[in-house]
Amino acid sequence: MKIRDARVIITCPGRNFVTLKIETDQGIYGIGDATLNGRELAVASYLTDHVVPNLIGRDAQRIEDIWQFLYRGAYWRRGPVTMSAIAAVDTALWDIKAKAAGMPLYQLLGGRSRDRVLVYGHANGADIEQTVDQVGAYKDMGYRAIRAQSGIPGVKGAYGVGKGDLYYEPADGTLPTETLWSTPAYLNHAPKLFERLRDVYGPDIELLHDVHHRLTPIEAGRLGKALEPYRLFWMEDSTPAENQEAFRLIRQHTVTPLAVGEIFNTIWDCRELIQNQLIDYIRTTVVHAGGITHLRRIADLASLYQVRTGSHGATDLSPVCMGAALHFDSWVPNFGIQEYMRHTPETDEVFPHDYRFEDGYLFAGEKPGHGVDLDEKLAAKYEYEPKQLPIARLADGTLWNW
Ligand SMILES: O=C(O)C(=O)C[C@H](O)[C@H](O)CO
Repeated sequence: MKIRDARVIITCPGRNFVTLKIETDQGIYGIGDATLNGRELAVASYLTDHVVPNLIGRDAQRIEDIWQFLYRGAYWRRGPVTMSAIAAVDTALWDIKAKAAGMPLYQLLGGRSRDRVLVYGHANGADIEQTVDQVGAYKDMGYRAIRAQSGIPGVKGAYGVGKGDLYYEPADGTLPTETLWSTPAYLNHAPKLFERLRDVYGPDIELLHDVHHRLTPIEAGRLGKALEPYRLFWMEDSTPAENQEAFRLIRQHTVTPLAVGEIFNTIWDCRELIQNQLIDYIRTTVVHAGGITHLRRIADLASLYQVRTGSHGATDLSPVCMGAALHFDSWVPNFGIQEYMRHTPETDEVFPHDYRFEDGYLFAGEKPGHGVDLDEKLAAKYEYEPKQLPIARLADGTLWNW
């Protein structure tokens, strides 16, 4: 089965998505997500200018060899642009292989390890009471696990504060919006949010929190310790993880479970964290970490150290990524949780899919492939809109981690 054509399709049904469509000479096609929020066109060009010409005429069934060709063969390895492009090819090829076999993708991976996939949703509020209400709204929708973020008094645009609707989207300006950050104000505020949430909702609901890389290791240790009475499912991205060794310091100070990895691209970004058991959940995704082929390697390494998966699933990952992720989650033995930020109805219409949400779980569908398609005619109606993620500065003007 030869690759006859491959094309990049960019669409913006409320937000930008980049999709690779690979067609074979046997009429079977596959699609893969290549969206990199705020840097979409870099991946589109990498694919169109450098990857696609190398795909034409290749055997679509040789997924591993094509992965190695794109990774090793390029000489320049790793990085979000390269790995998102490789992921798109890999996801599309797994889609094709599963369609050719007439099976849902999870079957090719080894079959189901579970019937349903536990997901967590996002409750964001301008202040603690609004977040409490939002958590209630998510509970009412059936969620069993909820990430909670709240605005901080005196800190304009603190991370995770949406515009009051279900479809939180941080990329909001053609140039980056400037937000303010204050670590002392945050460290005073965050434990109060979770104290209140446990008071209102009791001990059973799973609560998660995203620090979004804002703290130093010792500050993260302090926060983890302060949150211990409220039994979080995890504390995420508490410090930037370029320095993997930093997590050893956090671990020495807290038993709050740690999650990291949504911006990682390869196994090398998480190797030390996993092998030294410095984290509990690895957040690498299909789209940003080299596709199913590479994500599987990361999960297998993690399983040796009782680290579980908790893949990124924000709205900037398209339904194509979500569909593939759900097949992966249905199979992966060391599954932990899947993030699920809902897409808008416009997005869902452009990407028809067979996964569904019920009672706090997502269910991968039974269609051959990963179960997600792209309505190209509809996609063409939504033109690309340049948007970037915000930045954060301290009160004195210092650029901080966003
Ligand atoms: O989903 C999360 O945990 C995020 O942190 C979402 C990110 O801000 C978003 O994906 C950036 O593009």
